Amino acid sequence: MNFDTFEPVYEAILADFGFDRTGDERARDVAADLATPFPLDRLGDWEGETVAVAGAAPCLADEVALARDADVVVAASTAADVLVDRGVAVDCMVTDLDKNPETAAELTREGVPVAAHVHGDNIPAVRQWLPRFADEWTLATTQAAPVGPVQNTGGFTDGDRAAFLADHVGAGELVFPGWNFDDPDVDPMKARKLDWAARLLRWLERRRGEEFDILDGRREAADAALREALGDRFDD
Ligand SMILES: Nc1ncnc2c1ncn2[C@@H]1O[C@H](COP(=O)(O)OP(=O)(O)OP(=O)(O)O)[C@@H](O)[C@H]1O
Ligand SMILES: Nc1nc2c(c(=O)[nH]1)N=C(CO)CN2
Repeated sequence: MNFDTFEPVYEAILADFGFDRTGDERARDVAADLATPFPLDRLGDWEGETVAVAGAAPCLADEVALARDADVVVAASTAADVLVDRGVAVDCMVTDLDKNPETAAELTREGVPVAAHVHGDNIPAVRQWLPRFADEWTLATTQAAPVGPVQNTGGFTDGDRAAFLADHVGAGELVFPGWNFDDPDVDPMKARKLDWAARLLRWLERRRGEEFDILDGRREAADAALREALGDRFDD
């Protein structure tokens, strides 16, 4: 996905959370000064492959086999630690640097690509951690308009951004270990972020003509929110 397509949903997210667009743009500009270009073929060839997009819900511990059996494993944030601890190799990590940046830095030093997301609320972490990542294996991402080496392939939370990235580079089937949209143990802010993750994945499955089973029971509500954000473009 490119930014023009993503922008109406980005605007709806900004409005819903009260996030400041200029903050996201400032973060992007900080990252543009720190990052180097990352051609997406450096991820490896995901074209047509089954990609496991691992979320960090507690159920991931029971669903490790779904990741182990996939061709490619993309881990969102702390899902990377859970998988590595269980002997599953991670092919890419997607993070906004807020929980386990040491894991991300270490992966880049081992030659594993990390998509490091920058936004208005993580600028100190961006300044602290990006310089400690191996440049060659760091893809800087933004949710605002892309600039220089900082790319935007769509998405908002670490997990749904991982799915949008996989889609962008031509992944075949997407499977989703470690996802629970009804997790009773998340705080209210996280629950709202997960609601957006569900809407974004619903948008992605519609565009791909695929069905993600983690969305069962959530499609109607997601469609209503997407219709509001996208207007006429909902049916594209
Ligand atoms: N029940 C869940 N709890 C947490 N994350 C979940 C859950 N279900 C799915 N996910 C996905 O796993 C991702 C990683 O979650 P984690 O809590 O490790 O990271 P995070 O840095 O807090 O994520 P984010 O900053 O994107 O909210 C989330 O971004 C989300 O997309
Ligand atoms: N401005 C801003 N952007 C975000 C934020 C956030 O807290 N603030 N959190 C995200 C995923 O957790 C993704 N994007």
